[in-house]
Order: sequence, then structure tokens, then C-alpha cells
Amino acid sequence: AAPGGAPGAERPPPPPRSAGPGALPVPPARKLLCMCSLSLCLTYLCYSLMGGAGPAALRSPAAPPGSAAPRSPGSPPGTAGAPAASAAPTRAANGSREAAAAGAWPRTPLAPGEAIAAQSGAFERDPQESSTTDEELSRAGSPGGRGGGGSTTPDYGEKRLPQALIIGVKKGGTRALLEAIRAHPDVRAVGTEPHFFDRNYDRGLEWYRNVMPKTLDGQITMEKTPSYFVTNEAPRRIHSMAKDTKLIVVVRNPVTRAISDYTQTLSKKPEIPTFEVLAFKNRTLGLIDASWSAIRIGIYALHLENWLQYFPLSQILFVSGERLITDPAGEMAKVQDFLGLKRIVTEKHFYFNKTKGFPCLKKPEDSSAPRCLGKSKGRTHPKIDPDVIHRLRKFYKPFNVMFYQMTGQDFKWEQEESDK
Ligand SMILES: Nc1ncnc2c1ncn2[C@@H]1O[C@H](COP(=O)(O)OS(=O)(=O)O)[C@@H](OP(=O)(O)O)[C@H]1O
Repeated sequence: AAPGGAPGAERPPPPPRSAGPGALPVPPARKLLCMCSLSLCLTYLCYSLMGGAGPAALRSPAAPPGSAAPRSPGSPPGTAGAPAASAAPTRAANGSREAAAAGAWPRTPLAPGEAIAAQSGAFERDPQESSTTDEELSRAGSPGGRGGGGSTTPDYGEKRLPQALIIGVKKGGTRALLEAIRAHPDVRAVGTEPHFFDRNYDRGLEWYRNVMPKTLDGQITMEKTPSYFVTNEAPRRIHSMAKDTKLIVVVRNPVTRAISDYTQTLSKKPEIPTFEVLAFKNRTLGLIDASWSAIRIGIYALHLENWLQYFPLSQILFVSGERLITDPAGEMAKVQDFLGLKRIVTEKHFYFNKTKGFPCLKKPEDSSAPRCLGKSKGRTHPKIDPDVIHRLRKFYKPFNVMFYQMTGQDFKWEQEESDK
């Protein structure tokens, strides 16, 4: 079985976790992708070795002469694994262990199951990240409440394991996507992040099922936990739950994503060092600190390689976090097609809220309140030294190009003139 299936291909049986991609027989149609993946791994290994500080130290392409430069995506394939994806964050201030942001659109109630799980302390719902009001919570608990779904479906049916997951990326726009898809009557979703496949796996599938809202036949159960995308065990675990699980990844320019991630951490821990300090192992030498989760998460190609060992590309949808803001209906059309749903969430569901600076959902019929995301979404980012942004862009470029090749989609992050 080779990593990465061609669109429409059957998923190959997963390889043993110890087997490196280079050791596997590669069907011709997948050779290019496999080589690209291997090349990426070798690139990463080279960075690690040349940086002289283990896998944590990646040297920026903008480093002075004599320092290591990133290998181009066309470099010869290597045999290394995926060290960065497995490297545990080492900084206390990196935000990787913080509670995931909930930040739901106001007026989006919790499913009854969520309330139970929240009481049990299983979910880490940071109040600062939550915009759910008391009224919504009480409405969610009532039999006629909207529960975890976006429709007015009463609370009957069965709790089922999710058939589709939003697996990442953190700060990509995952909350906006989840809330928008919940507006579809055939989707019901958990509002909080269950973190089953990373933190709560030991609780077992029955716990996970119980967290889910009830659904009727034909409705899709969903949840979102952005940390899954960078969790080594997640692909295998999800595959063993159901190999036909549909996976959605919202991706965003990794430089902006890193700044967004940092901004979130800063809002909780104002005492942390500046972004510029955290981003480098050695700024003079141009050594980017890829052990900092804010940086590491954005090496999308590396993380994706892990998923492609278990799921074919056709089973993963990549949503542009940028287009989710500029054209939410367009991205939602793709999401609904991917999920096999009728295109019910359309431009009629959105309006651009000038005060918020983002698209918001129009008032649902049963509510008089607007449905913009909470204040933890769309925070003002601190101004970052343009030279640092420049270095980070150069650092990510080969990984981005690799990601475009792997996914067959050009997200055009290199063309963005300025980061927020
Ligand atoms: N409609 C709408 N409203 C508000 N915010 C929106 C929207 N669509 C996308 N975004 C962007 O989503 C970013 C937060 O991403 P996530 O929801 O994935 O964050 S989290 O990982 O769950 O914490 C958030 O990042 P920041 O702007 O850095 O706060 C937003 O840019």
C-alpha cells in the first residue's frame, strides 16, 4: 500500500505504522505523490541534521550563506519518517496544549450530549473562546431545542458515530465551517470539540457515540477537532472506527495561521515572548523554530502524508480558509457536494457584517439575533516585523508547493501581498 491514493481510488489497507513509505511497493499511479512525500521527509531530515539541534531546528531559506536552505519539492526522495508531525511541542507558551477554541456563533446551542459531556469535564471549553449564551444553553437542553444540529429537528433519533469530521487545521476557520454546515437540515454536529482521537481515545467509542447528537436516518453526524490533523495516531484511529469516514481540512496561509495561533495564546497569556522571539531558534542564523506548534502545524504537507497512509485523497476535502471568508457560499457548495448533501446552504444564508469584518449567518427563523462568530474569532493580530514574515514565507514555500502537489489544489498563498 502506498501513501496517497489517487482521486476515486479504493483505499489501500493501512501499512504497519513502522513501515516507512520508501519500503512500500508503489503502484505507478501513485509514484509521483509517493516520491514527493518522501522528498519532503528527506528535506525535513536534512533541515534537522543541518540545523544541528534535532528535528526542532529548521533553518530558514533566508538564512545567511553557508546555512542550510530548504530542498526544492523536486528533490530526490528519502526514507525518513515524519519527525515534525510527531515532535511534541516543547515550549510552555506555544498554545498547543491549550483548550481548543469553541467560539461558536452566538445563537448556536449545544446538543444535549454536549451538555452532558461538558458537565463531565470531558470537553475543554474555554469560556473566553465561547460565545454561547445562557439562553442558548437552556434552549439546547429543551426537547424542542435545536440540539447539536443546524435544523429544527426535534431531539429524537439515534446517537451515531460521526460519518464526517472536520480534522483541522487549528485557526483555519474550522468553527465558521462547522457552524455553516450546521445550518443544513441534514447535518447535526457537536458544538464543542470532543478531542476523542487525541485526548479522549481511552474513553472508548461508546463514550464518543454518546457525545454525539441524535440523528434521524439520512442525517449526517459531524464533529470538529482541529488538533486531529497534527495528531499522529488520529488517521489510524479514525480508520479503525470507519474507513469511509469523510475528512475535511480547512487550510489557511500557514504564516497567517501561525500569527492567529500566537494571537490566541497571547490573549490568554499576555506575558509570553513576542512572536518574533518565539519563531526563531536563532534569529541571526535564520533558524526557524519548527518545534513551536504555531510553526509546526503549518507544515501541512508533512501532516497530510500521515493521513494519506490510511485514506485516499478522494476522501479528504480541503477547504480554503481564505475563501471561506471571501466566498463562504462557494466553499459551502463544495462541502455539501463532498458530503453528498443537497446544496441548501447558499449565498442566501450569509451576509457580510461590516462591524465584525466577516461573513455571518443570517437570522434563523427561530431567532431574532444575528449569528456572527464570537469575539475569539477575528481577533486583531499584533503587528509582526515584516522581515520575520518574509522569512516565514520563504520557510513555508517549499512545503506549500508540496502541499499543492499532493492535493492537486493551488491555494495561492505565495501570491498574498500582505498578511493580516
Ligand atoms: N465567518 C467568520 N467569522 C469569524 N472568523 C472567521 C470566519 N470565517 C473564517 N474565520 C477565521 O476563523 C479563524 C479561527 O479559526 P478556527 O475556528 O479554526 O479556530 S480554532 O482552531 O477553533 O480556535 C479566525 O482567525 P483570526 O482572524 O485569526 O481570529 C478567522 O479569521
